[in-house]
Amino acid sequence: MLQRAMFRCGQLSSRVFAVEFDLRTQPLYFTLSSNPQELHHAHQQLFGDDGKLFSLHVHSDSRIEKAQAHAEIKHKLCVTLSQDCDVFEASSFIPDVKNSVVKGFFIRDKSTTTLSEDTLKTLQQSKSVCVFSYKREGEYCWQELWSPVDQVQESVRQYITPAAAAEHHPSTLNIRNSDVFYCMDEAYKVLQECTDIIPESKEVLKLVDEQLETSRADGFPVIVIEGLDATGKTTLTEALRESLNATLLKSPPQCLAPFRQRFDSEPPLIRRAFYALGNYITAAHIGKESLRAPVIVDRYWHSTAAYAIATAVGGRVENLPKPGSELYRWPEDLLQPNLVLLLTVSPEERLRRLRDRGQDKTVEEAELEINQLFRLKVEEAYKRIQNPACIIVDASPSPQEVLQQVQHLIRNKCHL
Ligand SMILES: Nc1ncnc2c1ncn2[C@@H]1O[C@H](COP(=O)(O)OP(=O)(O)OP(=O)(O)O)[C@@H](O)[C@H]1O
Ligand SMILES: Nc1ccn([C@@H]2O[C@H](COP(=O)(O)O)[C@@H](O)[C@H]2O)c(=O)n1
Repeated sequence: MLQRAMFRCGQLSSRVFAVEFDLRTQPLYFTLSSNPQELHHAHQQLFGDDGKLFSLHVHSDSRIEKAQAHAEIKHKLCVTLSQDCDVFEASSFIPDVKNSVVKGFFIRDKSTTTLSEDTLKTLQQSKSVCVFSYKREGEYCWQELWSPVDQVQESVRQYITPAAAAEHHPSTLNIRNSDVFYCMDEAYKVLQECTDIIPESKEVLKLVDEQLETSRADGFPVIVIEGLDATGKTTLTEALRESLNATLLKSPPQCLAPFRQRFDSEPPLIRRAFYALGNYITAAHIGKESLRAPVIVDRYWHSTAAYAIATAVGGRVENLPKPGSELYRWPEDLLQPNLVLLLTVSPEERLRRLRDRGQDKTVEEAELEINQLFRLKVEEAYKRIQNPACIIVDASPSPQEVLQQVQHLIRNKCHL
């Protein structure tokens, strides 16, 4: 079984491993070599500590199976491991090579129990999971394929060799067509691949098929309002509808509402494909409605891409794809709006509005509240999206003042 077919995508020694040890700093990077090499100080923190060390990676030829296995393992590790176990996101990748990432986890177990071994033993029974253990010897540490005590297996000892930081953070390498989709067919294929496990996929695809004609004559202006939750999108879009006599649309569209909860509980690949398809249905509605009146859209592709990128990219804002990256480019086959406005308020004001509203929070909203890094990444990704780029609107004044500001922008940019 030689190292589970060398991860199926290249020899282990040509790969770099990245462990998100502390989200505020760079990941710890290392490669593998047959020669012992002293660990750097930073690596000592992870490998030089007491405790048992393991990593596990998920590989499969089916991307749906891989995405689901990763989500299930994450859940299992969270619920079964004791508090003395630290679990970090770990990926293996070929530096700066797109789609080379194999996702996994790194486990540091300081407990005296065999809970982690028991859990790993169960997980390892799955064909798609490959588990390594790490052993220390003085200044050195090596990785070998892990086998529970009752199974003897031949394994190659590979020494941990500190590696330089990659130019592109590994979590950016697999974004295209896994987290963000740049044409309808790619998102469509994902849902086609899950019809067996998620029967609702068929209904969503049927709705997409029914709405396919997205061509658009040069009609009335289309204005998209974007922003984090509780920045005032609903308040503003309703007011614009009245003042401009416009049609108000949303993405995802109302016809997808019955399926949203189901897809929200799926791994990013499936969840993001669902939202991507929602944009194409909304585009078809925009095409029709803009022949009759100006159209206001509450969230569209900027939201889909910004949330997906911010969720996929681990750690700091600096880890985001660089400004100008192709990952911020608008899909060529998706109807473009005339104007995109991004509502921004301070984190304190947003929290105040969320609290005043007192509604149930989605998991992602709750995460925004506690996770400052995530909020910063969503906002920064919004700002980096191009063609069309968004215009930033300070949405902290009163609703009436925000409306006036936006009406002024619309008059200038769209001559309405
Ligand atoms: N300009 C404003 N000043 C003060 N409060 C506002 C303003 N705009 C909206 N609010 C209040 O903030 C809360 C959130 O506003 P709203 O629902 O419009 O945001 P949203 O961006 O649509 O949120 P979500 O994306 O979560 O649906 C509401 O209670 C609303 O009354
Ligand atoms: N066009 C869109 C709209 C939404 N999303 C995802 O939904 C969440 C926010 O939606 P709200 O209804 O709470 O405003 C957010 O998590 C986005 O991931 C999207 O992807 N595309």
